[in-house]
Formats: sequence, structure tokens, C-alpha cells
Amino acid sequence: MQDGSGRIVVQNLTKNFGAVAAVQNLSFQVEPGSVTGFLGPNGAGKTTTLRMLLGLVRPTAGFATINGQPFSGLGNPGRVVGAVLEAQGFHPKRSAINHLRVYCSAMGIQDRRAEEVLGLVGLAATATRDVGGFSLGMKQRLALATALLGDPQVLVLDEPANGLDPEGIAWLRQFLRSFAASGRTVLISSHLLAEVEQTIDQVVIISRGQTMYYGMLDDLRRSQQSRVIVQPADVNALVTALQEGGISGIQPTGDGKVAVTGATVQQVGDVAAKAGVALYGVQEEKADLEQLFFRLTSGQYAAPGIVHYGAPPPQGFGPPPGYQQSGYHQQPNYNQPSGYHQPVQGYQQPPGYQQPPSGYQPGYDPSPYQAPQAPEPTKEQGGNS
Ligand SMILES: Nc1ncnc2c1ncn2[C@@H]1O[C@H](COP(=O)(O)OP(=O)(O)OP(=O)(O)O)[C@@H](O)[C@H]1O
Repeated sequence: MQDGSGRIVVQNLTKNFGAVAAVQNLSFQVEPGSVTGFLGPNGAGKTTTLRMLLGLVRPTAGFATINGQPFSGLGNPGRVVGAVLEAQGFHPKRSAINHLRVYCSAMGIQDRRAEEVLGLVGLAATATRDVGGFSLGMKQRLALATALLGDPQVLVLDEPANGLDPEGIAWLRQFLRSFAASGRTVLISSHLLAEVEQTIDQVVIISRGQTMYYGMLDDLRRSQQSRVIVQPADVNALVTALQEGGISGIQPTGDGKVAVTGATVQQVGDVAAKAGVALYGVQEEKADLEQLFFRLTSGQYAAPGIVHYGAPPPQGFGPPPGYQQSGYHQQPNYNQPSGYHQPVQGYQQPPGYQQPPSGYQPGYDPSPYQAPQAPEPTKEQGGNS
């Protein structure tokens, strides 16, 4: 029986393609009312995971369910989950509206739904144009419209921002947030944290098929302590003074500077002044979420000389609370900061999460769901792919 929850559960999911361990023991949950970002570099195993969730690839081990059921047990799956794995496979000589009507017929849905979903994704003005002349961004929108035909409770989108211009990305963000705010479930993959950072509540970061972080994006942000970089006249004297002052997160950087975590600029300045150590420069360095993402996933493609992938991480910046030890490959020269604590496992509801109506039925009236205003056709709609 489906539990009607709209919840996605991935449990110990594993897929080997011969010698290639594409996905290794992956576990996470996606709750209704939230948007979860499934992030990792190219080849990390995102698409394989989504394909297992959608019943297109058989897992080597573990399972994935939607509404408590494997995809094959969903009955009329198009009414439960709308999925876009790639915005391809359109007949080039078929108009957008006719493409959708074909799916309406296959799903037993009235044709007028085709017009509705074209309006939802901002393609109403191009309904009768052949898809062969669509840009990649327009194809993404049409693929999303196809996924929405069955008025699904769950959306699963693989790299949905691919090909969208900045205006399209902003539109997609608003659309997905609104969809989730109506108590529905959204899982989107991306290889760029920045692309989805403002859209998602929860994040699952994978690298080489393994979980590197699973938790709330806000917790990941909060975990990144800022640090004070100070250039003293005498490094040893300052380090001694800071230690005597009870400050423990001290790391000489090797270039005459000292990085200090767990203390403010003022505290470091006061300690130096009291010890009579002259300071030539003091600077507070804020942690960067994107940098952390690269660090968590950099083991996959470590390449010396490329700043993000090859450089050792800044000292004193700790692994995030959701960091999972098993798959994490530390960079050379990386020192574990003293304040690091093993994360508390377990999903936490995102802020503002509301329980969806129990017992979802195909006829469920999603009245709280307000589709965002479709944008004016943008330049991506005028171009050819
Ligand atoms: N059918 C297949 N046969 C053999 N290997 C495969 C197959 N599908 C995927 N792989 C391998 O599994 C690994 C994960 O691939 P996957 O496409 O899931 O990654 P991804 O994170 O979606 O990457 P991308 O962002 O580039 O699409 C890669 O090493 C890939 O080459």
C-alpha cells in the first residue's frame, strides 16, 4: 500500500556497473514540503541514483521508495511522481502542445491539462511551435511541463537548471519553492551548489557514489566558522600569548601569519597588545559555502594547480555537521580542527515544513498550491538549440 506521504526514502542504495561502483550504500530521505538538492560533481552517481528511484535501473543492493513503495508499485506513477531525467527525446517536428497531448492520452488525462501546464512553465506563447526549434532552456521547461501533467505529489528533476538563463533559473527557483510550499516533495540534482543554493532546504552531497554530507543547508552554512588571519611581528610570541589566553584554534600559516578560529578580531588584538606583540595586519575571513562544496567533493578529481580541487583546504575550517566519515577523503595537509564533532545523524524537518494532507489521492485538490506567475518569454525562448 502507498502511504500517501510523498516521502522519498533511499536506504543503503548501491549500484555496481561491473567494476564501477557508481553508487555506494547511499541513504537519505526527502520530506514533503521541502526541496532537497542532490549534489555532486560529474560522474558522482546522481543520475544512477535517480534512475534507481524511478525504477529504470535495478539496484545491486538497498532500495528506494516513494510513498513507501518502489516505483513499480505506484500503480499510476505519473500521478504520484513527475520526473525529468533529460530534456531530450522530443519529436522535432511536433509542436509543444501536441507533444503534451500525446502524454495526456497515454496517461488518461484531458487535453486541457496540456494547455495548463504550458502556462505553468511559461511556454503558452510558443505552444504551437515545433520543438525542433526550441532552445535547451525551452526544452527544459517543456520537459518540466510533461512531468507536471499528472499533477504529481513528488517532483524529481535531474539538473533542471541546465540551459536556463539567469532569469529562467530565478523562475525555476520560485516555481519549485512554491511547489514545495504546497506540501509537495522536490528532489533536484545539480553539479553546482551555487545554482541551487537559494532553492533548497536540505542537501545531500555525494562524491564517487558516497555520501559526503547529508543535512540541512543552513547547518552546513553555520558549520563554517570564520577565522581571523593575523600577521604579527613575532609568530611564536603571538602563538604563546594566544595559548596562554585560552584560545585553542591557532594555526601558523607558514607565511608569517597565524590563522585563529574561535576568537574575534578584537580578542586577538587584545591578547597581542597585552603580550606586547606588534601586529602588521588583522583580517577576518568569512567561510565560503562553495569552497566547502569543492572540498567535500574534490577527492574525485584532485588536480594540482586547479585552485578549488588541488589546493589544501584553509586550516581551521571544520567539516560540516552532516559530514559522513566513510567516504570522505582528506586533502593532503588538511588538519582536523579541534572543535570538530561527529555529526548527529538523522533528518530534521526544514523550517516552515507543514505536514501535507494525509492519504494523497489522485483527485487530491492542491488548492494551497499557487503556481508562480509565468514569466514573459525571454531570450532563451527565441533562440535555437
Ligand atoms: N550504464 C552504465 N554502465 C557503466 N557505467 C555507468 C553506467 N551508468 C553510469 N555509469 C558510471 O557510473 C558512474 C556514475 O555515473 P552517473 O551518471 O550516475 O553520475 P552523475 O553524478 O549523474 O554524473 P553527471 O553529472 O555527469 O551526469 C560514472 O562513473 C559512470 O561512468
